[in-house]
Amino acid sequence: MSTTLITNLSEAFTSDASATLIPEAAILIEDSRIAWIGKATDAPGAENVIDAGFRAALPGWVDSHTHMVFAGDRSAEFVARMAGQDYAAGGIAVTTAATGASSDYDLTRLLMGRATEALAGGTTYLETKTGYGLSVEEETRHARIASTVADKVTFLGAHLVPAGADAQEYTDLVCGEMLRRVLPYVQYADVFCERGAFNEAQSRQVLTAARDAGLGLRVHGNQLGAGPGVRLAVEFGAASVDHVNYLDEADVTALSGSWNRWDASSRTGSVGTVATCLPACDLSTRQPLAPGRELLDAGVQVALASNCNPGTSYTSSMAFCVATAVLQMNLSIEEAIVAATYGGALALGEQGNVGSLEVGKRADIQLLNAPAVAHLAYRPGMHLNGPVFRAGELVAGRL
Ligand SMILES: N=CN[C@@H](CCC(=O)O)C(=O)O
Ligand SMILES: [Zn+2]
Repeated sequence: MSTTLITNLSEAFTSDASATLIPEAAILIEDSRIAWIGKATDAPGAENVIDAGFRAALPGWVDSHTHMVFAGDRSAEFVARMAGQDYAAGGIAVTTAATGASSDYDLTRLLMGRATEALAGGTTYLETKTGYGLSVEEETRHARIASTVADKVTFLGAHLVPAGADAQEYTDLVCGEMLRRVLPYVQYADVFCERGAFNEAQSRQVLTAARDAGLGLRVHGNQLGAGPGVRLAVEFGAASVDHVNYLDEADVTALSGSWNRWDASSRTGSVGTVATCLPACDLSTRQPLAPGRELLDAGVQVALASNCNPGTSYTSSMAFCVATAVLQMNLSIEEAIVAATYGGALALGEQGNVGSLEVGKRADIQLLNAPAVAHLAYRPGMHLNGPVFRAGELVAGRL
Protein backbone atom coordinates (compact mmCIF):
# COMPACT_ATOMS: atom_id res chain seq x y z
CA MET A 1 0.00 0.00 0.00
CA SER A 2 1.37 3.46 -0.87
CA THR A 3 0.23 6.74 0.62
CA THR A 4 0.55 10.21 -0.87
CA LEU A 5 -0.46 13.46 0.76
CA ILE A 6 -1.32 16.42 -1.47
CA THR A 7 -0.89 19.37 0.81
CA ASN A 8 -0.64 23.16 0.74
CA LEU A 9 -3.95 23.43 -1.15
CA SER A 10 -5.42 26.92 -0.90
CA GLU A 11 -8.85 25.26 -0.74
CA ALA A 12 -10.56 22.02 -1.67
CA PHE A 13 -14.10 21.96 -3.00
CA THR A 14 -15.42 18.49 -2.29
CA SER A 15 -18.64 18.38 -4.37
CA ASP A 16 -20.13 16.35 -1.52
CA ALA A 17 -23.77 16.64 -0.43
CA SER A 18 -23.14 19.79 1.56
CA ALA A 19 -20.85 21.33 -1.07
CA THR A 20 -18.05 21.73 1.44
CA LEU A 21 -15.22 24.18 0.77
CA ILE A 22 -12.23 23.35 2.98
CA PRO A 23 -9.75 26.22 3.29
CA GLU A 24 -6.02 25.39 3.52
CA ALA A 25 -6.64 21.75 2.80
CA ALA A 26 -4.85 18.48 2.21
CA ILE A 27 -5.90 15.17 0.67
CA LEU A 28 -4.46 11.76 1.51
CA ILE A 29 -4.42 9.16 -1.25
CA GLU A 30 -4.00 5.50 -0.37
CA ASP A 31 -3.23 3.56 -3.54
CA SER A 32 -5.90 4.82 -5.95
CA ARG A 33 -8.49 6.04 -3.43
CA ILE A 34 -9.04 9.05 -1.20
CA ALA A 35 -8.24 8.00 2.38
CA TRP A 36 -8.58 11.36 4.15
CA ILE A 37 -9.43 14.98 3.36
CA GLY A 38 -9.41 17.96 5.70
CA LYS A 39 -7.43 20.90 7.03
CA ALA A 40 -3.74 20.58 6.17
CA THR A 41 -2.81 21.21 9.81
CA ASP A 42 -4.65 18.01 10.79
CA ALA A 43 -3.26 15.85 8.00
CA PRO A 44 -1.89 12.39 8.75
CA GLY A 45 1.63 11.41 7.68
CA ALA A 46 2.31 9.80 4.32
CA GLU A 47 5.15 8.13 2.42
CA ASN A 48 5.06 10.77 -0.34
CA VAL A 49 4.19 14.42 0.06
CA ILE A 50 3.17 16.67 -2.83
CA ASP A 51 3.27 20.42 -2.31
CA ALA A 52 0.35 21.80 -4.34
CA GLY A 53 1.78 25.32 -4.32
CA PHE A 54 -1.38 26.85 -2.79
CA ARG A 55 -3.55 25.79 -5.72
CA ALA A 56 -7.26 25.05 -5.35
CA ALA A 57 -8.45 21.44 -5.71
CA LEU A 58 -11.71 19.98 -6.90
CA PRO A 59 -12.85 16.61 -8.24
CA GLY A 60 -11.98 15.74 -11.83
CA TRP A 61 -14.80 16.53 -14.23
CA VAL A 62 -17.19 13.74 -15.13
CA ASP A 63 -18.17 14.42 -18.73
CA SER A 64 -21.32 12.35 -19.19
CA HIS A 65 -22.19 13.36 -22.76
CA THR A 66 -19.78 13.40 -25.70
CA HIS A 67 -19.68 12.15 -29.29
CA MET A 68 -15.93 11.83 -29.76
CA VAL A 69 -15.78 8.98 -32.29
CA PHE A 70 -15.71 10.91 -35.52
CA ALA A 71 -13.58 12.12 -38.40
CA GLY A 72 -13.96 15.14 -40.67
CA ASP A 73 -14.61 18.82 -40.23
CA ARG A 74 -17.81 20.84 -40.12
CA SER A 75 -16.44 24.31 -39.48
CA ALA A 76 -18.13 25.59 -42.65
CA GLU A 77 -21.49 24.52 -41.22
CA PHE A 78 -20.63 26.39 -38.02
CA VAL A 79 -19.71 29.53 -39.96
CA ALA A 80 -23.00 29.36 -41.88
CA ARG A 81 -24.86 28.99 -38.59
CA MET A 82 -23.17 32.04 -37.14
CA ALA A 83 -24.37 33.86 -40.26
CA GLY A 84 -27.96 32.95 -39.45
CA GLN A 85 -28.59 29.42 -40.69
CA ASP A 86 -30.49 27.12 -38.32
CA TYR A 87 -28.94 23.94 -36.95
CA ALA A 88 -30.47 20.83 -38.53
CA ALA A 89 -29.86 17.18 -37.63
CA GLY A 90 -28.96 16.48 -41.27
CA GLY A 91 -25.35 17.58 -40.65
CA ILE A 92 -24.85 14.26 -38.86
CA ALA A 93 -24.73 12.62 -42.30
CA VAL A 94 -21.66 14.69 -43.25
CA THR A 95 -19.75 13.34 -40.26
CA THR A 96 -21.06 9.83 -40.91
CA ALA A 97 -19.55 9.87 -44.40
CA ALA A 98 -16.17 11.18 -43.22
CA THR A 99 -16.03 8.74 -40.31
CA GLY A 100 -16.91 5.78 -42.52
CA ALA A 101 -13.92 6.61 -44.71
CA SER A 102 -11.54 6.60 -41.73
CA SER A 103 -9.46 3.54 -40.80
CA ASP A 104 -9.57 1.95 -37.35
CA TYR A 105 -6.10 3.33 -36.71
CA ASP A 106 -7.05 6.90 -37.66
CA LEU A 107 -10.32 6.82 -35.77
CA THR A 108 -8.66 5.49 -32.64
CA ARG A 109 -5.94 8.12 -32.90
CA LEU A 110 -8.53 10.89 -33.31
CA LEU A 111 -10.52 9.64 -30.34
CA MET A 112 -7.43 9.29 -28.17
CA GLY A 113 -6.35 12.80 -29.08
CA ARG A 114 -9.71 14.18 -27.96
CA ALA A 115 -9.73 12.15 -24.77
CA THR A 116 -6.21 13.34 -23.97
CA GLU A 117 -7.25 16.95 -24.55
CA ALA A 118 -10.21 16.43 -22.20
CA LEU A 119 -7.96 14.88 -19.57
CA ALA A 120 -5.60 17.86 -19.69
CA GLY A 121 -8.68 20.01 -19.13
CA GLY A 122 -9.47 18.08 -15.95
CA THR A 123 -11.89 15.42 -17.24
CA THR A 124 -11.04 12.20 -15.42
CA TYR A 125 -14.17 10.22 -16.28
CA LEU A 126 -15.50 10.20 -19.81
CA GLU A 127 -18.56 8.91 -21.59
CA THR A 128 -18.75 8.81 -25.36
CA LYS A 129 -21.29 7.65 -27.92
CA THR A 130 -21.55 5.95 -31.24
CA GLY A 131 -23.95 7.57 -33.69
CA TYR A 132 -21.84 8.48 -36.70
CA GLY A 133 -21.91 4.93 -38.05
CA LEU A 134 -25.58 4.35 -38.83
CA SER A 135 -24.98 0.86 -40.24
CA VAL A 136 -24.47 -2.41 -38.41
CA GLU A 137 -20.79 -2.68 -39.33
CA GLU A 138 -19.91 0.95 -38.64
CA GLU A 139 -21.85 1.28 -35.37
CA THR A 140 -20.18 -1.90 -34.13
CA ARG A 141 -16.75 -0.64 -35.19
CA HIS A 142 -17.28 2.70 -33.45
CA ALA A 143 -18.57 1.02 -30.28
CA ARG A 144 -15.53 -1.25 -30.20
CA ILE A 145 -13.09 1.63 -30.71
CA ALA A 146 -14.91 3.78 -28.13
CA SER A 147 -14.71 1.00 -25.56
CA THR A 148 -10.91 1.03 -25.75
CA VAL A 149 -10.73 4.68 -24.71
CA ALA A 150 -13.84 5.91 -22.85
CA ASP A 151 -14.99 4.87 -19.39
CA LYS A 152 -18.59 4.40 -20.51
CA VAL A 153 -19.96 3.92 -24.02
CA THR A 154 -23.47 4.71 -25.22
CA PHE A 155 -25.00 3.17 -28.35
CA LEU A 156 -26.65 5.89 -30.45
CA GLY A 157 -27.55 4.02 -33.61
CA ALA A 158 -30.80 6.00 -33.40
CA HIS A 159 -29.06 9.29 -34.16
CA LEU A 160 -30.37 9.88 -37.68
CA VAL A 161 -32.20 7.82 -40.29
CA PRO A 162 -29.59 7.45 -43.07
CA ALA A 163 -30.48 9.13 -46.36
CA GLY A 164 -32.57 6.89 -48.56
CA ALA A 165 -33.45 4.47 -45.74
CA ASP A 166 -37.00 3.84 -44.62
CA ALA A 167 -37.38 5.22 -41.07
CA GLN A 168 -39.25 2.21 -39.75
CA GLU A 169 -36.93 -0.32 -41.36
CA TYR A 170 -33.91 1.52 -39.97
CA THR A 171 -35.47 1.66 -36.48
CA ASP A 172 -36.08 -2.10 -36.66
CA LEU A 173 -32.43 -2.61 -37.62
CA VAL A 174 -31.25 -0.46 -34.70
CA CYS A 175 -33.41 -2.48 -32.33
CA GLY A 176 -32.41 -5.83 -33.83
CA GLU A 177 -29.09 -6.78 -35.36
CA MET A 178 -27.32 -3.48 -34.63
CA LEU A 179 -28.17 -3.61 -30.94
CA ARG A 180 -27.10 -7.26 -30.70
CA ARG A 181 -23.74 -6.53 -32.34
CA VAL A 182 -22.81 -3.49 -30.23
CA LEU A 183 -23.88 -5.07 -26.93
CA PRO A 184 -20.44 -6.34 -25.86
CA TYR A 185 -19.05 -2.80 -26.04
CA VAL A 186 -21.72 -0.54 -24.54
CA GLN A 187 -23.44 0.11 -21.23
CA TYR A 188 -26.14 2.56 -22.38
CA ALA A 189 -28.37 3.23 -25.37
CA ASP A 190 -29.65 6.62 -26.46
CA VAL A 191 -32.13 7.97 -29.02
CA PHE A 192 -32.31 11.40 -30.64
CA CYS A 193 -36.02 12.03 -30.08
CA GLU A 194 -36.61 15.14 -32.14
CA ARG A 195 -38.37 16.34 -35.25
CA GLY A 196 -36.06 15.38 -38.15
CA ALA A 197 -34.63 12.45 -36.21
CA PHE A 198 -36.79 9.83 -34.38
CA ASN A 199 -40.44 10.32 -33.48
CA GLU A 200 -42.12 9.23 -30.28
CA ALA A 201 -43.14 5.75 -31.49
CA GLN A 202 -39.69 5.03 -32.89
CA SER A 203 -38.00 6.36 -29.75
CA ARG A 204 -40.24 4.18 -27.62
CA GLN A 205 -39.28 1.17 -29.73
CA VAL A 206 -35.54 1.90 -29.32
CA LEU A 207 -35.82 2.43 -25.57
CA THR A 208 -37.85 -0.75 -25.11
CA ALA A 209 -35.39 -2.88 -27.09
CA ALA A 210 -32.39 -1.41 -25.27
CA ARG A 211 -34.01 -1.89 -21.87
CA ASP A 212 -34.88 -5.48 -22.75
CA ALA A 213 -31.25 -6.02 -23.74
CA GLY A 214 -30.20 -4.90 -20.25
CA LEU A 215 -28.75 -1.50 -21.18
CA GLY A 216 -29.12 1.70 -19.23
CA LEU A 217 -31.00 4.40 -21.13
CA ARG A 218 -30.54 8.01 -22.10
CA VAL A 219 -32.45 10.33 -24.43
CA HIS A 220 -31.46 13.36 -26.51
CA GLY A 221 -34.63 15.30 -25.79
CA ASN A 222 -36.25 18.69 -26.28
CA GLN A 223 -33.16 20.16 -27.96
CA LEU A 224 -34.65 21.98 -30.93
CA GLY A 225 -38.24 22.30 -29.81
CA ALA A 226 -40.86 21.00 -27.42
CA GLY A 227 -41.52 17.29 -27.70
CA PRO A 228 -41.99 13.96 -25.96
CA GLY A 229 -38.29 13.27 -25.19
CA VAL A 230 -38.23 14.32 -21.54
CA ARG A 231 -41.45 12.54 -20.63
CA LEU A 232 -40.35 9.38 -22.43
CA ALA A 233 -37.03 9.43 -20.58
CA VAL A 234 -38.81 9.66 -17.24
CA GLU A 235 -41.36 7.01 -18.19
CA PHE A 236 -38.57 4.58 -19.09
CA GLY A 237 -36.53 5.42 -15.99
CA ALA A 238 -33.66 6.68 -18.17
CA ALA A 239 -30.47 7.61 -16.40
CA SER A 240 -30.52 11.00 -18.11
CA VAL A 241 -32.26 13.19 -20.60
CA ASP A 242 -29.88 15.52 -22.33
CA HIS A 243 -30.21 18.99 -23.89
CA VAL A 244 -33.58 19.88 -22.22
CA ASN A 245 -33.77 23.30 -23.87
CA TYR A 246 -37.51 23.49 -24.49
CA LEU A 247 -39.38 22.40 -21.39
CA ASP A 248 -42.97 23.00 -20.39
CA GLU A 249 -44.35 22.71 -16.90
CA ALA A 250 -45.27 19.05 -17.38
CA ASP A 251 -41.68 18.21 -18.38
CA VAL A 252 -40.27 19.86 -15.26
CA THR A 253 -42.90 18.15 -13.09
CA ALA A 254 -42.10 14.77 -14.63
CA LEU A 255 -38.38 15.25 -14.02
CA SER A 256 -38.81 16.44 -10.45
CA GLY A 257 -41.24 13.57 -9.77
CA SER A 258 -38.51 11.13 -10.75
CA TRP A 259 -36.47 12.44 -7.79
CA ASN A 260 -39.28 12.08 -5.23
CA ARG A 261 -37.60 9.23 -3.46
CA TRP A 262 -34.13 10.79 -3.45
CA ASP A 263 -32.78 12.55 -0.37
CA ALA A 264 -30.39 15.20 -1.70
CA SER A 265 -29.05 16.04 1.76
CA SER A 266 -27.75 12.49 2.29
CA ARG A 267 -27.58 11.50 -1.38
CA THR A 268 -29.49 8.33 -0.67
CA GLY A 269 -32.69 6.85 -2.03
CA SER A 270 -33.82 6.05 -5.48
CA VAL A 271 -32.09 7.77 -8.38
CA GLY A 272 -34.29 9.55 -10.94
CA THR A 273 -33.60 10.91 -14.41
CA VAL A 274 -30.74 13.41 -14.47
CA ALA A 275 -31.32 16.51 -16.62
CA THR A 276 -28.09 17.10 -18.52
CA CYS A 277 -27.52 20.67 -19.65
CA LEU A 278 -25.08 21.27 -22.50
CA PRO A 279 -24.34 25.00 -22.49
CA ALA A 280 -21.52 24.95 -25.04
CA CYS A 281 -23.92 23.32 -27.50
CA ASP A 282 -26.66 25.83 -26.70
CA LEU A 283 -24.31 28.71 -27.53
CA SER A 284 -22.95 27.08 -30.67
CA THR A 285 -26.43 26.37 -32.02
CA ARG A 286 -27.94 29.64 -30.80
CA GLN A 287 -30.58 27.82 -28.80
CA PRO A 288 -31.91 29.19 -25.52
CA LEU A 289 -29.72 28.00 -22.65
CA ALA A 290 -31.25 25.03 -20.85
CA PRO A 291 -33.15 26.11 -17.72
CA GLY A 292 -30.68 24.67 -15.24
CA ARG A 293 -31.69 27.11 -12.50
CA GLU A 294 -35.36 26.23 -12.77
CA LEU A 295 -34.57 22.50 -12.81
CA LEU A 296 -32.43 22.74 -9.68
CA ASP A 297 -35.11 24.78 -7.95
CA ALA A 298 -37.64 22.07 -8.83
CA GLY A 299 -35.48 19.45 -7.10
CA VAL A 300 -34.10 17.86 -10.26
CA GLN A 301 -30.52 16.57 -10.22
CA VAL A 302 -28.67 18.37 -13.00
CA ALA A 303 -25.48 17.44 -14.87
CA LEU A 304 -23.34 19.70 -17.01
CA ALA A 305 -21.54 18.06 -19.92
CA SER A 306 -19.54 19.20 -22.93
CA ASN A 307 -21.44 17.35 -25.70
CA CYS A 308 -18.13 17.41 -27.57
CA ASN A 309 -19.05 16.68 -31.21
CA PRO A 310 -18.24 18.20 -34.61
CA GLY A 311 -21.73 19.53 -35.31
CA THR A 312 -23.08 21.38 -32.32
CA SER A 313 -20.33 21.66 -29.72
CA TYR A 314 -16.73 21.15 -30.71
CA THR A 315 -15.21 21.59 -27.28
CA SER A 316 -14.44 19.26 -24.40
CA SER A 317 -13.87 22.15 -22.01
CA MET A 318 -15.92 21.46 -18.91
CA ALA A 319 -14.43 24.65 -17.42
CA PHE A 320 -16.13 26.59 -20.21
CA CYS A 321 -19.43 24.85 -19.44
CA VAL A 322 -19.08 25.66 -15.74
CA ALA A 323 -18.27 29.32 -16.46
CA THR A 324 -21.28 29.59 -18.78
CA ALA A 325 -23.57 27.94 -16.24
CA VAL A 326 -22.50 30.50 -13.65
CA LEU A 327 -22.41 33.56 -15.86
CA GLN A 328 -25.48 32.88 -17.96
CA MET A 329 -27.61 30.18 -16.34
CA ASN A 330 -27.56 31.61 -12.81
CA LEU A 331 -26.01 28.62 -11.11
CA SER A 332 -23.68 29.35 -8.22
CA ILE A 333 -20.09 28.26 -8.74
CA GLU A 334 -20.67 25.43 -6.26
CA GLU A 335 -23.83 24.25 -8.06
CA ALA A 336 -22.06 24.34 -11.41
CA ILE A 337 -19.08 22.33 -10.16
CA VAL A 338 -21.37 19.78 -8.48
CA ALA A 339 -23.30 19.41 -11.76
CA ALA A 340 -20.06 18.92 -13.73
CA THR A 341 -18.73 16.33 -11.30
CA TYR A 342 -21.29 14.59 -9.09
CA GLY A 343 -24.14 15.28 -11.55
CA GLY A 344 -22.24 13.58 -14.34
CA ALA A 345 -21.40 10.67 -12.05
CA LEU A 346 -25.09 10.26 -11.21
CA ALA A 347 -25.97 10.29 -14.90
CA LEU A 348 -23.48 7.46 -15.45
CA GLY A 349 -24.37 5.45 -12.35
CA GLU A 350 -20.88 6.05 -10.96
CA GLN A 351 -21.78 8.24 -7.99
CA GLY A 352 -20.34 5.69 -5.57
CA ASN A 353 -17.02 5.76 -7.38
CA VAL A 354 -16.25 9.22 -8.75
CA GLY A 355 -17.63 12.77 -8.79
CA SER A 356 -16.64 14.05 -5.35
CA LEU A 357 -13.66 14.28 -3.03
CA GLU A 358 -14.79 11.92 -0.30
CA VAL A 359 -13.12 9.10 1.56
CA GLY A 360 -13.35 5.87 -0.42
CA LYS A 361 -13.85 7.53 -3.79
CA ARG A 362 -11.35 7.15 -6.61
CA ALA A 363 -8.66 9.78 -6.25
CA ASP A 364 -9.66 11.82 -9.32
CA ILE A 365 -8.45 15.28 -8.42
CA GLN A 366 -7.70 18.38 -10.48
CA LEU A 367 -5.69 21.31 -9.25
CA LEU A 368 -6.26 24.78 -10.65
CA ASN A 369 -3.53 27.29 -11.26
CA ALA A 370 -5.59 29.63 -9.11
CA PRO A 371 -6.17 30.12 -5.39
CA ALA A 372 -9.95 29.60 -5.48
CA VAL A 373 -12.35 27.43 -7.48
CA ALA A 374 -14.42 30.58 -8.09
CA HIS A 375 -11.73 31.56 -10.62
CA LEU A 376 -13.32 29.07 -13.02
CA ALA A 377 -16.07 31.63 -13.64
CA TYR A 378 -14.28 34.73 -12.38
CA ARG A 379 -11.57 34.33 -15.04
CA PRO A 380 -13.52 32.68 -17.86
CA GLY A 381 -11.54 31.48 -20.83
CA MET A 382 -8.23 31.56 -18.97
CA HIS A 383 -6.08 28.45 -18.93
CA LEU A 384 -6.32 27.50 -15.27
CA ASN A 385 -5.64 23.80 -15.72
CA GLY A 386 -3.04 22.51 -13.30
CA PRO A 387 -2.00 18.97 -12.44
CA VAL A 388 -4.64 16.25 -12.88
CA PHE A 389 -4.68 13.01 -10.88
CA ARG A 390 -6.72 9.99 -11.93
CA ALA A 391 -6.96 7.05 -9.56
CA GLY A 392 -4.16 8.70 -7.58
CA GLU A 393 -1.75 8.95 -10.52
CA LEU A 394 -0.54 12.23 -11.98
CA VAL A 395 -1.88 11.93 -15.56
CA ALA A 396 -1.69 15.49 -16.90
CA GLY A 397 -0.16 18.84 -16.08
CA ARG A 398 2.90 19.68 -14.05
CA LEU A 399 3.37 20.06 -10.33
N1 LIG B 1 -28.44 16.35 -31.23
C1 LIG B 1 -27.96 15.33 -31.63
N2 LIG B 1 -26.66 15.00 -31.68
C2 LIG B 1 -25.57 15.88 -31.43
C3 LIG B 1 -25.18 16.66 -32.63
C4 LIG B 1 -24.78 15.81 -33.73
C5 LIG B 1 -24.22 16.52 -34.93
O1 LIG B 1 -24.76 17.53 -35.40
O2 LIG B 1 -23.21 16.01 -35.44
C6 LIG B 1 -25.86 16.76 -30.22
O3 LIG B 1 -26.02 16.17 -29.15
O4 LIG B 1 -25.94 17.96 -30.30
ZN1 LIG C 1 -25.37 14.65 -28.01
